[in-house]
Amino acid sequence: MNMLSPTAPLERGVTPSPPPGDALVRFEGVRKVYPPRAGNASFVALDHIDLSVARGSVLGVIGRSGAGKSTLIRLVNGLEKASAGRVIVDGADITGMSERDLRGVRRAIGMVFQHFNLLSSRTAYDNVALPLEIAGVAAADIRRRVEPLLELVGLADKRDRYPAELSGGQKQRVGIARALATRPKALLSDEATSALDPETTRSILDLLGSINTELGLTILLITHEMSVVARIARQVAVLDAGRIVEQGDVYDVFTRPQHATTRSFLGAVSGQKLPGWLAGRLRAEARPGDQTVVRVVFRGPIATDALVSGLVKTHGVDVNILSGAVDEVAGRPFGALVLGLPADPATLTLALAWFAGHGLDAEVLGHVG
Ligand SMILES: Nc1ncnc2c1ncn2[C@@H]1O[C@H](COP(=O)(O)OP(=O)(O)OP(=O)(O)O)[C@@H](O)[C@H]1O
Repeated sequence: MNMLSPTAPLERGVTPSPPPGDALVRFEGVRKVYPPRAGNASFVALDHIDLSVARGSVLGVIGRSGAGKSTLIRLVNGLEKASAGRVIVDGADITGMSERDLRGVRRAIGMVFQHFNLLSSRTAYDNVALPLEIAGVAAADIRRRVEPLLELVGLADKRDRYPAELSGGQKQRVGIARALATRPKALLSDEATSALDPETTRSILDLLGSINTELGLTILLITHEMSVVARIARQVAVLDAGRIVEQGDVYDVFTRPQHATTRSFLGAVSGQKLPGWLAGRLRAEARPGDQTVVRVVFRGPIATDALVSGLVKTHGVDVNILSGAVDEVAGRPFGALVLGLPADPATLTLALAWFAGHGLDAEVLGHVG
């Protein structure tokens, strides 16, 4: 196995894109069954999992509570064993590996936790140094390793602070520096931002993003938040009741969701979830005087005002904006407008043709009075 040693030099610079099929972590037909316990039946936590995390990539796994996210991540560092199928890490099948060999695998995989898991009796510096002490690295080498890491995460001035003296975001920065101490090839992030406020979340995700690009580190992150995946990942897998129901490029999956679970995560951003007042009044059949409700999805930059006013001016179509949301997914704008249009077939045909002519997907959702 080609694992990095804890004393390997820090490699900087943008890593070239991995060749196709060059996965650092690969799940092949993985099933995980927890055995029966305390009167409960056995439980299938994961099934039919086929998933590849390409070297140098950021893959987000999104799922609701109980979907199997933690189980999935624990299979990568051998804290859980697959009941069937194979988990391949850096070319080695870890499914039947001995505890001794698994220790080598774990050194090549850094882990960042939701609740940071720092030792309260150790300073920031000593927390980051801990995995190196355990690996038997000499004190001088530890210093040479830890100081640039504290610098990298923006905590050089907090090296002697104890966890109780640090904010949540700062604690997570220590957690990230500690995860990087053994020069891992992959970083597993288990809801790393779930305990943080939105602004701190963004700064931690940006830090992880720059670690990915600058150090070429492969990141597998699990989350229940669509915004986390949208901000940092390029690939996504949607986990639902132990199965991957959808996976692929983040922008493609989020802008053209195929599965109901994916749609529910996207919520208001994609216009998939209508405002309550509208959803409750929507009906399939038009009544006299109704408006037809149309969702227009746009991918990429678009001047929504110009679009609507163009339709009004060119075709004299009366347009009512009912709701709208614009966001950014994988660095590209994405959003939806929900419009009310006259419920007259000729006008509607004209409007739908107008949207299609502008490269926009438009879908009739129903009618509202
Ligand atoms: N050791 C275990 N024994 C039996 N069942 C387990 C065990 N660990 C997890 N499970 C069950 O497996 C399912 C998946 O759990 P897992 O922790 O992987 O989900 P999760 O998506 O990470 O959820 P959360 O977001 O709430 O942490 C759950 O129904 C859980 O109860």
